[in-house]
Amino acid sequence: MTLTLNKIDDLLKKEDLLKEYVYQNNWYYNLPIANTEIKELSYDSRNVTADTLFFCKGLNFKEEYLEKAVDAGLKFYISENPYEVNSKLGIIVTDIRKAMALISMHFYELPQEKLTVIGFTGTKGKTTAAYFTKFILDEATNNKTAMLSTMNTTLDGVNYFKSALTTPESLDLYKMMAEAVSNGMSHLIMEVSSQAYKLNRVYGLTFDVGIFLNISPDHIGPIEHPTFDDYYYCKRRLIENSKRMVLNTDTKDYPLLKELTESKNIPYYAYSSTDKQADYTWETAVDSLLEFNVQSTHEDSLDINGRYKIKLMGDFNKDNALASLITTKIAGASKEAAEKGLAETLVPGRMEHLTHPNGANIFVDYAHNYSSLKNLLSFAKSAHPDGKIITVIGSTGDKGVSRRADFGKVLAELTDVAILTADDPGSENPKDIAMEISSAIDNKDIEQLIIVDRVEAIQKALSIVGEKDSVIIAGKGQDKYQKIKGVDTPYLGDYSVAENYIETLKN
Ligand SMILES: CC(=O)N[C@H]1[C@@H](OP(=O)(O)OP(=O)(O)OC[C@H]2O[C@@H](n3ccc(=O)[nH]c3=O)[C@H](O)[C@@H]2O)O[C@H](CO)[C@@H](O)[C@@H]1O[C@H](C)C(=O)N[C@@H](C)C(=O)N[C@H](CCC(=O)O)C(=O)O
Ligand SMILES: Nc1ncnc2c1ncn2[C@@H]1O[C@H](COP(=O)(O)OP(=O)(O)OP(=O)(O)O)[C@@H](O)[C@H]1O
Repeated sequence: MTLTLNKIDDLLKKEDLLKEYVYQNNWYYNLPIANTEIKELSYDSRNVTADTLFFCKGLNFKEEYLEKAVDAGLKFYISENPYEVNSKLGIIVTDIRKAMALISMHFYELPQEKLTVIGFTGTKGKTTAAYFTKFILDEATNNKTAMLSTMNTTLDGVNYFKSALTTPESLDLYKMMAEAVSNGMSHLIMEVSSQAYKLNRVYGLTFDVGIFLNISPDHIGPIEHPTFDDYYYCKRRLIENSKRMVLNTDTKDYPLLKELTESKNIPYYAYSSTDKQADYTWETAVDSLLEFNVQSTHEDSLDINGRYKIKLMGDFNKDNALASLITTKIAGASKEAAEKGLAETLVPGRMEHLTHPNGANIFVDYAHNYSSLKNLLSFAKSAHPDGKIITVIGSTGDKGVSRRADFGKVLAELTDVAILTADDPGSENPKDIAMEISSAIDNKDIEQLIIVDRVEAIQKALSIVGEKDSVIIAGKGQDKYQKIKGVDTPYLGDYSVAENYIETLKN
């Protein structure tokens, strides 16, 4: 794939992004050199050739990266600032991230137009709902569905690799989309993080279906959002960038979402677990915690009323399942594909279940903020009212600091035993983090233990659990590493640690 400088000039001028060109230390508005083909794009100076267009972007970008690349032969750079380097051409723009998105989508020949693109946003449930949707669309399209999720990415519908970010940089996004198209994919499911809008990773992309799952305070910190208002604002930009929306009426300040969607004339379906004003609601089947009935409040225009089965415990997963059901119907799946896909969906590290040799229930779940831990423990308490809840949990170092107090608050209310441990401590001392959680557990009846070694903490929980009790191992899901002092230190994963220990008990 290639793109000419003339085309780039045209694109940047149309979007009013071009400031000037730098050529032989002089500045120009019109392209000062002959039209040339750009053969590659990169935002990493370590990965450029002479004909690459190099994007100078990022908090930690240093001029020396560009200098080194130019010394090695790089001819073209694009940046918000002119640099005194000996390149052939500098393209100076008002917003490098918007320019990168725009140039990338055209370089990769607008792959989004050859795919049905589905975008999930929300504080919680993006990965789970993306997986439900993937399983349904796999049924409907015979595995022609690509997916970009926090954990895993697949561009051929079948083979997965680990994702670097929830929503990739625009350049990577369009490269991956183009690969999905060349692999014959018809649909693409994406998780759209608030950072994706804040950093213009999805600038100019229109989603065929956008889904707003929920919002709660999270991701506030130095490299994320300054305030909850900024976080919520970034998330809801998905609405104006979608052709159709699926909205959860239980979302905080739902009227705002509704007004925004209606004012932009975007058709939408609203769903809820409780609100009878929504287009669709669900309720748990009386005879099974893993089955639920979907009902339309007026016309069943999507033809989805009926009973569905899922494998994932927790009421929040019925919310996720209904959102996916509505989404896939909009995207053209049949009701049969939806029934089958929902019934088969498993998500690594989300509500994974094990049974202790004494019969106790063990859940491994990725809950790592206030609302997800609260939902998880509320579910465990209501599903096992006669037993104790033993919770193994830590909180990350260097970010999400407010989660420590939040966890203390939830544990005080909803657990019987709290085993506080390490969870990606980063540069901080995990014992200090555990002490911070502990000091926020304002309930003397809660038994507390601090066991910094996560493997030992899980083993301790499994060694004290009674037959009617439940163990909840929260926070890391299937993560196979602990972030410690800047190093991804290998870790077996919560599920495997629990599974191995159970095996030793059986022998
Ligand atoms: C705040 C943020 O989103 N930062 C992301 C962003 O960083 P950045 O653009 O500021 O770039 P940088 O890492 O400071 O580096 C500067 C630039 O120099 C370049 N470089 C570097 C070295 C060199 O020799 N030559 C060179 O050219 C780098 O390629 C880079 O382009 O772009 C980088 C990749 O280009 C990301 O790795 C980085 O993610 C950071 C690590 C991160 O943790 N981001 C989180 C907050 C995030 O985005 N999370 C959301 C999910 C949130 C949720 O759970 O909902 C996500 O979508 O993943
Ligand atoms: N709809 C929901 N509402 C509240 N909590 C949920 C919901 N769905 C899942 N959860 C909880 O949040 C955890 C993370 O779920 P999931 O990975 O699907 O969400 P996510 O939005 O991708 O999260 P993250 O942004 O943290 O990667 C689950 O393990 C579960 O505890």
